[in-house]
Amino acid sequence: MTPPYKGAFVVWLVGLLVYLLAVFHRSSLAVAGLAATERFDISASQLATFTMLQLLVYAAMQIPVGLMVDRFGPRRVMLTGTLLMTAAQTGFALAETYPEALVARLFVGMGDAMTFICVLRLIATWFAVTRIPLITQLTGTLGQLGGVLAAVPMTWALGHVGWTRAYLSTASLGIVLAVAVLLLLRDSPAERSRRGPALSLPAVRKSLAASWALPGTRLGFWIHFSTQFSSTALALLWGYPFFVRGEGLSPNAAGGLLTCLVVSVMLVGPALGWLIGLHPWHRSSMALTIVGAIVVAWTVVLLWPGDAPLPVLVLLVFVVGVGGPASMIGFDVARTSNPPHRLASASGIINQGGFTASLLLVVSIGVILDWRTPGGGTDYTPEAFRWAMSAQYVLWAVGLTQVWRYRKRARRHTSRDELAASIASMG
Ligand SMILES: N[C@@H](Cc1c[nH]cn1)C(=O)NCC(=O)O
Repeated sequence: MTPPYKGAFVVWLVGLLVYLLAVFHRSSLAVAGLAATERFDISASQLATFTMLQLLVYAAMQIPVGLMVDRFGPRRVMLTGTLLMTAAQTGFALAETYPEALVARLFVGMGDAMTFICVLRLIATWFAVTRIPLITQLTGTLGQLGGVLAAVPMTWALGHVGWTRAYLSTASLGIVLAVAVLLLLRDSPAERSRRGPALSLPAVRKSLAASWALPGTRLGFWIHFSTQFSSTALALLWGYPFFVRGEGLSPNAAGGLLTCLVVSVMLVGPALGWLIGLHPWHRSSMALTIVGAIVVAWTVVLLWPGDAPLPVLVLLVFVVGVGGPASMIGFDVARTSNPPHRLASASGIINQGGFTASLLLVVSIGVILDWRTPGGGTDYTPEAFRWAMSAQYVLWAVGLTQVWRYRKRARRHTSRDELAASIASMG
């Protein structure tokens, strides 16, 4: 039998829905900020701590989760993640105090961290090698719809049924999906649940070191690091305040721009997935070009005298949005560089890149805004935002230098013909 195997679509659909739910939970606080400050009687920086904690837990969990997937199989790990998110979101719905809500959010981040790597592992097992880049991109792209669903229905639910019922009803979706994972998901056509070799600490260290030693893994890490932090920081926390306070837009226009960010992902994701599958040798060139375009777009906005015009800001979010799909190139480079039994842990290493960079940026923007705002309040000025958003240049400088270095090493390690032959042999 050759891939795609019978049932591949059902397996992918269940995995995709669980990922969509994870993105939904991850983003569900973005529109509940005001309600959260009232419910828990907290300040803006305490509110930002929710996002920081979530990103921190997510990034820290990536390698352990990758190892767990290689050891226990994606089905078990995804089921654990779904149940964890459901329990944590229930806790968040019922939380009455700030510390209780923080603990609940921590476990939401933990459950969230367990989904994406599992879906990648399932795609790599169930689909033909030539289709993997496209299906992976479709997963990343469609998963972002979770963010859109979190915005509109959650705003309505918070206003009409209140905090507890709104969050409880989103938590209940997890129970339905946990049953779907249990009944419909298989790790491979031959096994419902597979187990990899037992992992001792020295074996874990050896396996991670072997993966990290490959220039392809490092190239993937730095591609993921460089491409996605700008869109993640805008989408999860700073986009709305930047457009309203930094660029003088109305709240509605700022909300519209954040929607354009997702539209950009939807438009570009599938096309990029197709291109990656067609030209694997040029994956790092695509990533470098996209990051270059993001740097140029930000530079135009930050140097614009006064508020940038709306069309320029629309262009900015479209270009920045492409960074999300471009980050998936990192996973693809790791996939074609690592043996199948180390695929999930390699994906965990890659996924740490973008989320660590996003965390650094979210924190840096907050710190710089506080530093540049007279009187220490939250009345941030456009000037303060210009300083804060410029923190991205440090991350781009580090990321692009590393991508350039490891691209040269990866190309020395594996020639164009060897890459083509290895991809053909995977099929
Ligand atoms: N960059 C994202 C996925 C993505 C694809 N298109 C837009 N965003 C990523 O790394 N995903 C991991 C996750 O858990 O969301």
